[in-house]
Amino acid sequence: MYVYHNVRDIRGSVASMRNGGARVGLVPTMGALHAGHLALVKEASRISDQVVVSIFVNPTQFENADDLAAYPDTIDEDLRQLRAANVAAVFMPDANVIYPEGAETIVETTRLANMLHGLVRPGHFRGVTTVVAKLFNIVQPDVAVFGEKDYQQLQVIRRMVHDLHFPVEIVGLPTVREADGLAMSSRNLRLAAEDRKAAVVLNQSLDEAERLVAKGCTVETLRDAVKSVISAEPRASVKAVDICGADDLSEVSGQITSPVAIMISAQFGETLLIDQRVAHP
Ligand SMILES: Nc1ncnc2c1ncn2[C@@H]1O[C@H](COP(=O)(O)OP(=O)(O)OP(=O)(O)O)[C@@H](O)[C@H]1O
Ligand SMILES: CC(C)(CO)[C@@H](O)C(=O)[O-]
Ligand code: BAL
Repeated sequence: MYVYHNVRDIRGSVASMRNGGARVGLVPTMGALHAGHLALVKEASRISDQVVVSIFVNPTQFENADDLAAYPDTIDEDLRQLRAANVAAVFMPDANVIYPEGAETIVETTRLANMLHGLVRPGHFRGVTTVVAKLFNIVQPDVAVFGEKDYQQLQVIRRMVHDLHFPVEIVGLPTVREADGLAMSSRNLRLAAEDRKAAVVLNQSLDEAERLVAKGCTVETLRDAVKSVISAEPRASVKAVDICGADDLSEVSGQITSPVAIMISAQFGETLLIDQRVAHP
């Protein structure tokens, strides 16, 4: 497995994979890898011939400097796991490679970025699209794999790829969970033991949501039910419960008659966790 830090080297490596006829898959990450990331790598290996993983803690998508400073770093263990997963190349640039001196170009999905979770984290999705556009342009993969846990992120990236005609297929993968149902997340490492136990309430609220939607309910009843399950856990502070059309994040109200995405975010101590579920009536 090769580890590259600059644009010329990763481009050269991907070009030679391509010249050999390989289909190249990219898995963009911010490191602190867990089984969720490894599931993305496994899917990328299944649908492409050579897998490239990027590890870059992108400063422009953090609206909060403390959150960036506290982002976990487990690089040696990350590289060990990627080697074991037969990854061909890792792209691990410094910030000044991605954002050269004087950088001023941004990429933004103007509607999708500034609604729902984008209101909880202003500027976040603009940072995501800007860095993912750069990664696509640098690595030039045929396919890129993302997690559905970051559901709005996935929709934002699909929109960007369509709008900018990137020749990259986007694949979304279901959320990988801990045994008790908590969605795996690098940020789980930061939870105090009691908060870690309490965080299972997010998945429980989504189980309840799925049951309600299957039985038939309105958006308003659903939102109240999800909020009340989370609020019953005193260590959780609900930040947002967003319910929208599953395909295009469109606004929904009244009786639910088509699949909806339920996206929740809640604070446990200093840590903001998110989870989501697509529920079918
Ligand atoms: N539990 C999971 N199951 C499947 N994919 C996941 C899971 N967690 C993260 N991913 C995906 O892995 C990719 C990289 O995500 P990232 O490095 O931010 O990890 P993370 O665990 O989501 O970290 P964070 O603590 O920032 O939420 C994204 O496409 C993300 O959706
Ligand atoms: C897609 C991504 C790697 C861009 O920095 C990040 O938002 C993430 O890890 O989900
Ligand atoms: N997985 C989303 C990256 C972030 O929280 O910034």
